[in-house]
Amino acid sequence: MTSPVLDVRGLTVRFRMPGGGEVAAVTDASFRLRPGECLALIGESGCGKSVLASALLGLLPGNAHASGQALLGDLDLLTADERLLARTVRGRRIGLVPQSPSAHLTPVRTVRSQLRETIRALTGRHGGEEAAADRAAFPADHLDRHPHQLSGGLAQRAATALALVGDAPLLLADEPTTGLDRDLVERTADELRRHVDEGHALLMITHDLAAAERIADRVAVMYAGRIVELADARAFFGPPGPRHPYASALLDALPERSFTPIPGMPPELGALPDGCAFAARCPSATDACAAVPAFDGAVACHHARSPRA
Ligand SMILES: Nc1ncnc2c1ncn2[C@@H]1O[C@H](COP(=O)(O)OP(=O)(O)OP(=O)(O)O)[C@@H](O)[C@H]1O
Repeated sequence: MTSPVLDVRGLTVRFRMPGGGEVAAVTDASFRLRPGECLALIGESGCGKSVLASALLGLLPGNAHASGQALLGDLDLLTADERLLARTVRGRRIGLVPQSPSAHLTPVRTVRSQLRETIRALTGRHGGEEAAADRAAFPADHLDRHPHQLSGGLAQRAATALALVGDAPLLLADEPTTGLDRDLVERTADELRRHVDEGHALLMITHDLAAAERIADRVAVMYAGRIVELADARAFFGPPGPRHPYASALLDALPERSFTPIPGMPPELGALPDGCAFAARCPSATDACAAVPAFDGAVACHHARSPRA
């Protein structure tokens, strides 16, 4: 088997709060990502997805403390110093497809000029804007436009083109389909998939389950800062379907499924209950759930559905 591009082991992030409290944003997350593979990290708002991404990019704020390991080849992203991350990792070894392309693009410069500068900075080459645009299916006849002259879809492609310039083996996409209409969601997802098929590894953070189903090989479900299920996407979207009651409830909440909202709210990460954080909302909860369920590599639940059911 090919070695992973990214190997995350026991990643934990805590925020220290002014009053002395602590926010448990990410707890003991472990997963691997191989070349040519897309892992979708899904879960409700506030469950720690973006914090996990910031930890991988070395962009956590000053009140954060990260522990565990996040190996990109031999480099541990959690202990690498900022100079190294800025010079050799961001853009070169990790390409970031941003959440809000129009905010990420420089408003006063054309797409061509932004591509030209990025190509020069990352590869030392001059020119090549057309080829770089083409890799993200950005039309050459729009290269001289400014970001505000682009549709949402073309802005997303321009941002993706910038993310691909460094030919980074790992692409990290944080909510790449947020705010796009369904048609554009599908096109963006298909384009990202194309880059995966070309050999990139893609970590896609999303609460868009339809986009995840369209593009992902595997799915990691986060709840209250923990990965509670890690599954093959085809099995997850079923049949047989998810094994964790929270993951089942997430799918059941979709309009195209039973459209049943999950009762209650996720817990505050600054005041997590003892035991399983989902127990208060879980139809399967019993006394056993007073203890935090261990993650066995596939699921963390005392009442997980059996894999063959
Ligand atoms: N600088 C910070 N200080 C303290 N807490 C923070 C800080 N940044 C984020 N958090 C907390 O970490 C938790 C996880 O946030 P995160 O943004 O990762 O969630 P998310 O799953 O990405 O949500 P969304 O889908 O809305 O982006 C939240 O409870 C948030 O309030």
